[in-house]
Amino acid sequence: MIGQLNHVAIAVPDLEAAAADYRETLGAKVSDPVPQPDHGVTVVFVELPNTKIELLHPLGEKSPIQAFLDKNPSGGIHHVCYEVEDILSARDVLKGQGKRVLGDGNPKIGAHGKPVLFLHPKDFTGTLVELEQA
Ligand SMILES: C[C@@H](C(=O)O)C(=O)SCCNC(=O)CCNC(=O)[C@H](O)C(C)(C)COP(=O)(O)OP(=O)(O)OC[C@H]1O[C@@H](n2cnc3c(N)ncnc32)[C@H](O)[C@@H]1OP(=O)(O)O
Ligand SMILES: [Co+2]
Repeated sequence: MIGQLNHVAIAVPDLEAAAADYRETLGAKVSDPVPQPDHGVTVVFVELPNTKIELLHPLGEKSPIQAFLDKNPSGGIHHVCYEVEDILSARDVLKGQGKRVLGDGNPKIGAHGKPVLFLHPKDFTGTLVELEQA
């Protein structure tokens, strides 16, 4: 069902410092911060030759990453995102297998302009999984 790794997301307490680490220390191509109000995060995209890293910082009062950062104040790997050819059929197959789809179960438009869904970390060995329509 899953295809390429689209991105690994890292929740960070200081977006500018994390962006500087990737841009200056690690020498990667790094975007400016992009607010994603529908997702409650501000994102910096790090482009690697074979995948992307998303640096995430809470945006707004009810950010879905706030509790994670409270538990991991230095930051940490927050989710992995896999591409799927057909997100609605992937969702239905996973639901049929008892996996919890987060939110209202309907895809939202993600940071790359494509539909995305999230799957509960407790159903995937402690890892929050994002699916993105390829
Ligand atoms: C822009 C977009 C894109 O790329 O296109 C994005 O990525 S937006 C990225 C931000 N959006 C999202 O993350 C949306 C989906 N996420 C959510 O709905 C939420 O963050 C949940 C995953 C349900 C967690 O919510 P919350 O932290 O409030 O719940 P909670 O503290 O009760 O956590 C329940 C249990 O799950 C664990 N838990 C929470 N977040 C986790 C994570 N990221 N990875 C692994 N485990 C995690 C907690 O430690 C806890 O375990 P224990 O009970 O053992 O202590
Ligand atoms: Co993501």
